[in-house]
Amino acid sequence: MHFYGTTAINKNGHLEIGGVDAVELTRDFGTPLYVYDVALMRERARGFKQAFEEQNIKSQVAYASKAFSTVAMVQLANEEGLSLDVVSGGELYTALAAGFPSERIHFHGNNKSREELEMALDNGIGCIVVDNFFEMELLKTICQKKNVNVNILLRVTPGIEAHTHDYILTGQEDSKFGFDLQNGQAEAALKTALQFDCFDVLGLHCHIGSQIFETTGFLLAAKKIVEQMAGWKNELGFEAKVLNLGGGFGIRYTKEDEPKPPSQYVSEIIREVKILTEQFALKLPEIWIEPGRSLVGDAGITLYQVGSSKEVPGVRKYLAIDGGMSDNIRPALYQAKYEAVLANKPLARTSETVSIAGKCCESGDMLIWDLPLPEAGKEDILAVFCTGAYGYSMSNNYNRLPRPAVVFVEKGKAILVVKRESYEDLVRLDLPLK
Ligand SMILES: Cc1ncc(COP(=O)(O)O)c(C=O)c1O
Ligand SMILES: N[C@@H](CCCC[NH3+])C(=O)O
Repeated sequence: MHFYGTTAINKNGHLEIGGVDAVELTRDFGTPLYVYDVALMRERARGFKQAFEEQNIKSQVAYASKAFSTVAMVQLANEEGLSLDVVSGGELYTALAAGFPSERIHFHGNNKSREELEMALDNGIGCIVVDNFFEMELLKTICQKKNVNVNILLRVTPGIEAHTHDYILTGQEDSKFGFDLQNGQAEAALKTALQFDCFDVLGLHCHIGSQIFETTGFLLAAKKIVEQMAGWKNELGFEAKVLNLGGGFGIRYTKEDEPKPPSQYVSEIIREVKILTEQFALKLPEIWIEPGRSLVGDAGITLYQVGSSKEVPGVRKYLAIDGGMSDNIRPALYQAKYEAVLANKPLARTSETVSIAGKCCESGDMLIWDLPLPEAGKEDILAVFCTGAYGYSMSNNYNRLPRPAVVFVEKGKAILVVKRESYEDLVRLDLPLK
């Protein structure tokens, strides 16, 4: 059994998170329930920031809010002095509604609409990460019409195949994101951007993928980009002030995963960028990163009520819980693996191997295959670890299941940060036939 952050076993023999009894949480807030360990999220944020501060490197650690965006989460990111990466009008709206300082917001996305770009400019956001020529033209036209300037980064694709699931790879040449670094596209984009007075080109951005354990991919990406930067300094007189190496730092979901501590990714990146910039006689740029999963992933636990079971003799036992792919689509989408215990008796001896089924009408709605558990029934609460990233944010209403509530726990207190959806919420936007 592996516990994350403040997770422990309390005097009742129950799982405890942030000093709060997990079983009591389910009584107070119902199930399924997303629970976040606030102390662990703060620790992760500080870990990334300190790694830069210790080496006196100008930096921004932008929380990739796609991992988990709610008003309270954005406020926590602000309290911890993070910047914020948003990828849509909705994430931007959430950030603004949370009072996040707009100058520390970075706007991403491969198909930002005119309305989204206007919203970003009207709110004076910190920078726009320009992804493609279509967007550059659109942004230029809007800036000229509004007579405003904007900071931009150019998103480049360095042609790197990081070692992760195909669906979460983004740095390879055949990708929908960014300007290709290797075939002259990025250079053409830079030349175009430099022609327009309304753009202040701060530098370059790349993101090679997600749930990556090795540092090699990040270092290789840095190398490819800095080499280009050296060429562009000589040819175009352009020197990047910012090098943003994206997010993607892996976390431990199961014992098969062996991530490095966040500070190690950062210190290796800093070391490499320093060596490379010295080698090419470039000024050391600010180094920005955009962690999502590694800031919130292991701080999240989902609590479910155990329900029905089915035995397929000689094959397996299915144990169903009251949620599934509607609150965590990752197993169905990426064959993602999770660990879990019974929150009301985490220390009980495991006596059988069961497969945890969701309640959606899909055979693929399986949360965990072959999980060793004590005998479990309808009194039991299943706690699935490490569900903080891309769980709530990718949740949906499939089968018209209401989305679960979200609570933050810290120092023995629980606060509700997202209410449970009701059946009324489900039909709120529906209109009758007549
Ligand atoms: C551009 C960009 N930045 C940051 C992230 C955050 O990635 P992760 O949650 O793996 O840190 C993503 C998602 O993969 C992304 O696409
Ligand atoms: N949603 C993905 C990661 C993709 C991140 C966005 N670029 C996951 O759950 O692992």
